[in-house]
Amino acid sequence: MTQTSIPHIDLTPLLEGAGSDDPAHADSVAAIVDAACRSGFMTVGIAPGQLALPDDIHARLLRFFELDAAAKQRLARHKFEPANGNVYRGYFPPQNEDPTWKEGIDLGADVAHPERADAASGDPLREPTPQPPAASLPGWSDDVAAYYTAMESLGGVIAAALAEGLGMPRNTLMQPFENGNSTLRLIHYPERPAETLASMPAVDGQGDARRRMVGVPHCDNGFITLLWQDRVGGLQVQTPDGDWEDVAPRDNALVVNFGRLLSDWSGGRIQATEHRIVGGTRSRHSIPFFFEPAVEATIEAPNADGDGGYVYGDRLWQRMQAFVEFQGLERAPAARD
Ligand SMILES: O=C(O)CCC(=O)C(=O)O
Ligand SMILES: [Fe+2]
Repeated sequence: MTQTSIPHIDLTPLLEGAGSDDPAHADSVAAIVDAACRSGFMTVGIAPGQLALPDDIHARLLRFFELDAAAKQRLARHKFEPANGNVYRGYFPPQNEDPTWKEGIDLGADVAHPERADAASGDPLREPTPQPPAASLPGWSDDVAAYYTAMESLGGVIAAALAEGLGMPRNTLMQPFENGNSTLRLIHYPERPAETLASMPAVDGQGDARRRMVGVPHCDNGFITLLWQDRVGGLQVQTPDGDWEDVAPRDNALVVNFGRLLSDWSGGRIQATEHRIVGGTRSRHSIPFFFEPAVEATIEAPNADGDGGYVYGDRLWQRMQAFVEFQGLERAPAARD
């Protein structure tokens, strides 16, 4: 399959460039806006060292999956471990009954900014992230904090480029991210046992190369997703004519896509594009970072559903109910005056 609709954009002019007077800066901004408004997906090239992270940072984060099942289960969300109080953050085990047979952990802002958690509020969106004991994965929490912070800055660079390129007031887009509540998710799609594969229809490929759907089609809810995927591949994006196009893995790059709330914010100019994961016969890992505003941020969205504005956490919770991991959960939002 040839890749035609997902552009690759070098971010160097924005990460290291001379500023907005530099013609290369303007080119990158225009390319980002074009990608956001056409396909809703792009890959961005980031040279080693540009984010001040170790080259093996993704492998370091994925050490999480070396923990044994009992250690992971101790971090499980309430839905999967009723004795635990954490509802929004923490581990989710594979669920056999669903095509989305993956395990992972959702890590919140407190991994890098402890003051952003507020356990006393009773609001799941502000709960602290359960982490494994330091002795079981030495250095892991520091790596998580470093990666989280680097992705927050990268999200800010892309958001600023979008605001600039769309001619929208920079502060309208950037201010909600102060005190942001982004989610760093580590995902493992296990190799599936042959007996479960047998009952799953193949979406493409022949013989041993047949691929099944292991991540159901969806649009992301939030603002900007910064996704690292390993070399196995399997991420697909829906094209306007309804076909599915592979987003091929690339080294020194991240996949960037946009969520429904950003699409609302832009009055529908920015696309929140459907994507899915296919595979099943090989273990695969990915690390999305969902760059998101503060829970209490008011988002001005002139053309959004409803009254043209909303409180971010409220809208996020409402939209999350479509995802199997969150169905049936109650939210007790913090009291606001
Ligand atoms: O695993 C991937 O590559 C993408 C995961 C994804 O789309 C999501 O978690 O929203
Ligand atoms: Fe997604």
